[in-house]
Amino acid sequence: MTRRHVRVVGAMLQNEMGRYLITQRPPTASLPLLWEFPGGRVEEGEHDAVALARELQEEMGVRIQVLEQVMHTHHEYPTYDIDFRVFRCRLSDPDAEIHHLRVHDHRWVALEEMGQYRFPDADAKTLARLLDLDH
Ligand SMILES: Nc1nc2c([nH]c(=O)n2[C@@H]2O[C@H](COP(=O)(O)OP(=O)(O)OP(=O)(O)O)[C@@H](O)[C@H]2O)c(=O)[nH]1
Repeated sequence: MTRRHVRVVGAMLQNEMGRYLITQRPPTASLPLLWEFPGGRVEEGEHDAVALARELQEEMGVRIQVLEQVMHTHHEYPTYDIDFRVFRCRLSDPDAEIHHLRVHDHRWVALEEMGQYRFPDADAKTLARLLDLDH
């Protein structure tokens, strides 16, 4: 069986209180109810920044500006592997309401609270990088 290779982009969005936006995967998705950096799969031929803006619009109805890439990692899940890039982003309207269109829930989380949430295995490096930023 050939393994699936999936290109994934995620957003690191910080609010004016210094908290980061994390979203919860739906109960019916793969990795159900885990928390993650909002984002998703990049479609064939699509640019990362375009894919990321599209995903946030589809998942939460918000517009973002995509800034620099802050992390790049590969992770092998049992049946597929991902090439995962995280970009620092900004909400185009900081007061925009976050809708749960394709996410189960969302939270703005302080770094010291991140440990209370369960993330997919592929996020370990991003979380380590974030906690490192704190020092
Ligand atoms: N958006 C996002 N996806 C992540 C993160 N960490 C991580 O392993 N992923 C994985 O990257 C893929 C993202 O695709 P997606 O969430 O758009 O997937 P989907 O609903 O189409 O996927 P599915 O068919 O696997 O349910 C998933 O397999 C997800 O588990 C993360 O922090 N953010």
